[in-house]
Amino acid sequence: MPTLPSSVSYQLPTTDVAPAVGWQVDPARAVLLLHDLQEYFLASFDPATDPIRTVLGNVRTLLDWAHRHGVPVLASAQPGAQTADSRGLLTDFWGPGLPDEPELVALHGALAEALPDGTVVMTKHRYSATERTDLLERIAAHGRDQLIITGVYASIGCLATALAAFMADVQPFLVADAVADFDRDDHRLALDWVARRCGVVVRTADLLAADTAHAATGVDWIGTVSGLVAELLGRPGTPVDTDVDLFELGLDSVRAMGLLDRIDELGVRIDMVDLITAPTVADLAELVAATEQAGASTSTAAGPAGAGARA
Ligand SMILES: C=C(O[C@H]1C=CC=C(C(=O)O)[C@@H]1O)C(=O)O
Repeated sequence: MPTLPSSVSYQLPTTDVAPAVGWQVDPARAVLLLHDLQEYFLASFDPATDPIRTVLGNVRTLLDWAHRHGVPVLASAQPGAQTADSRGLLTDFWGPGLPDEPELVALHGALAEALPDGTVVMTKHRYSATERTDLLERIAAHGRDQLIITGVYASIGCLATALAAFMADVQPFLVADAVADFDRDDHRLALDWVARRCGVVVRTADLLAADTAHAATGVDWIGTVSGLVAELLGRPGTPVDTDVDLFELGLDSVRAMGLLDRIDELGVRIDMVDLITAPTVADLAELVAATEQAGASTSTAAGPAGAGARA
């Protein structure tokens, strides 16, 4: 019988599979799903490393993105103390499932706190979050037909949900760096399969880049930079004091370069000199927003934007 892993730690994979279709996430058509992000399943992961450190930070970032764009959020969660009848063949594969322990059945604390008030948490009984739930009905009731999938496990419930959504004519988008699995191969398998057969694989930055492309909407750079800093400090999804010097918060030069890289991935290039002159989250967010609006780099380094400062 398979068992849930422990201390899972791997570098997040990407997929080399080219999108089979040209679907694009449209915030007006999409619903964001947090799939089974319960403490019971997250216990499989080493919280201080990837994948789960980045994944939880990205899910938190996507919750902010959804809030900015009015994208409905739904969550799924499996119940504790399932009966043999209710559980069916799952027992043969996975044993009795979640115990009757509320602290394990609960959604991950930092995410639960960040959920919009009134978020529906659907009770899930099989791999697919569409099975014996009203997920598809809720998507239709919102007048939407796209499902952005985050959570665990990528090649089990996330993949099954993507396939079921596809078969119900809902466009699934699997977020490569907002899902996690038992290991990198299984994670990659899910990305490749969805990209080939039923959906589109996106990255968190792709969704936020769409934000940048719609500068008129105004990107919540304080929320975004805070989320990135929390992630880099190893405490994804937790609040960051936006008025305290980043280096006092614990950001060392390596993490600072990581922050610059993540901001660069979101479409805005600044360099270490900028970071030193804008030492808090609030200052940096203001600088990034101004740089984005100007559509230019503030780099003081000669040559390619920021290259000298990052050498
Ligand atoms: C998180 C998931 O739960 C399944 C996978 C492993 C163990 C399970 C269980 O104990 O019931 C679930 O069937 C998923 O569907 O991706």
